Amino acid sequence: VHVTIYRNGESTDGVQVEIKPEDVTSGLTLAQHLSTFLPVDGIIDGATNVKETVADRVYNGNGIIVENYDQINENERLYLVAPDLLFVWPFVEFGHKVSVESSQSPTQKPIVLESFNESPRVFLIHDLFTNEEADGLVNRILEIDNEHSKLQRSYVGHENGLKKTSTVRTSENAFDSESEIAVSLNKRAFDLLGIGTYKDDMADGLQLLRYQQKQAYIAHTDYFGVHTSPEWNWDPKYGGSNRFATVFLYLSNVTRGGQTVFPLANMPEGISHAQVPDESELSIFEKGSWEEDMAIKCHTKLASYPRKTHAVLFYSQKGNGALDPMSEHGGCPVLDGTKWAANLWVWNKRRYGLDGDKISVTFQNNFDHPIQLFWSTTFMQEIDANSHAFFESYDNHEWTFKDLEGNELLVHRLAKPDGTTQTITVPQSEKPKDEL
Ligand SMILES: O=C(O)CCC(=O)C(=O)O
Ligand SMILES: [Fe+2]
Repeated sequence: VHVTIYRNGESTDGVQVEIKPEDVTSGLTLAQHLSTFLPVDGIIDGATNVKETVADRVYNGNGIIVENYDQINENERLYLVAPDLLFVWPFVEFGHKVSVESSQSPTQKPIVLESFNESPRVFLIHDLFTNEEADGLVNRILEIDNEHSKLQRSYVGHENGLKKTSTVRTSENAFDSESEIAVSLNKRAFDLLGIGTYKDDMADGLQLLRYQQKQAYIAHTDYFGVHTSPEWNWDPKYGGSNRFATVFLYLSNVTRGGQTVFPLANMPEGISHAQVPDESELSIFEKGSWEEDMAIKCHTKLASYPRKTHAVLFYSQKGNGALDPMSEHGGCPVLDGTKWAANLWVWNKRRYGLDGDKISVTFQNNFDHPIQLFWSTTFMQEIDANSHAFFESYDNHEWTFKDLEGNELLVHRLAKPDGTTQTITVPQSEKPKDEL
């Protein structure tokens, strides 16, 4: 058979190849054979700086791994995927549609992916979930009145030990990792992505969002910067782990605004926007605010409009493992109405911050003077003389005590074998010998 082979996630630079039955003794031999015509752009080994060029899987255009000769059709497109990288859906062309079977489908209908944009890679998703499921998710969240899991203003980090509400993400959110619908949707997302069976440690759980009029989320990437923290390899190109793809669900209709905008790209040709908000509509925002600026971009740049039961899929990573800065996007200000939505984030491998790695730490200052506590290089708080501070941290995180002049008193790297609850004390007390 004659096929055109492409690198993972690509729709250009294809190479035409004739495949013979003896080339396909297994999926792996086919991948190795085809890599001689088209070396792949795989993961780089940080120690040797050597890049993997031989694929270990071949996918067809339906997102299925090719394992024998009879599976291959004349003139079809095949995609070479390098070891330790995940399949990325190719764009092919605007409006291209693929159906995906999911055992989890509530409608028994296949899920349909429709190509919307090549870079950033965005797909419109049809028949992923039902109207009833959308209502079910929203109603469940509204019923929760537990302080920690109820709907609340989005936070960014901590200040003086207090959670600090974000000024650039003004919506409210809550996580739902347990409900039947949330679990099923997580599994559906893996089926949709064609990355094999659902793995709990590669998903963040479902994050529900509510935006009321004026509320928005400024443009950002869903992946974390490669320097987010020193003890974790955040760079998938070098074998690390980070967010890979986002399946974004619209759980309500929105009267005006509330798009998901990708400000680094333009709308596909021939696709029109809703009317740009005029001065009177923009008057709900402070003059010169980021929300006002964004509301205009939302009606000129690449954007997906919220429609109940619709969803979009976009990728934070490319088929070669590189993080994709083009994936920058934001939640547009709602101009009229309320927007309900949900994030399903999928990581390329075991995600950061799992409970299994959590360590509760008491930092005890036994000096007669106050000290400063740093997480890596970030100042966290001052600890009074003969006092303590408490933090939730993770295996391998580094904490430093300094005096107020900035002199290091102790650098301590947490290790899971030392226990999930630990006390770190300065000055370090000498262990009595008979304790061993
Ligand atoms: O609300 C949207 O359309 C996008 C939200 C978003 O990007 C996020 O929550 O990470
Ligand atoms: Fe996002």
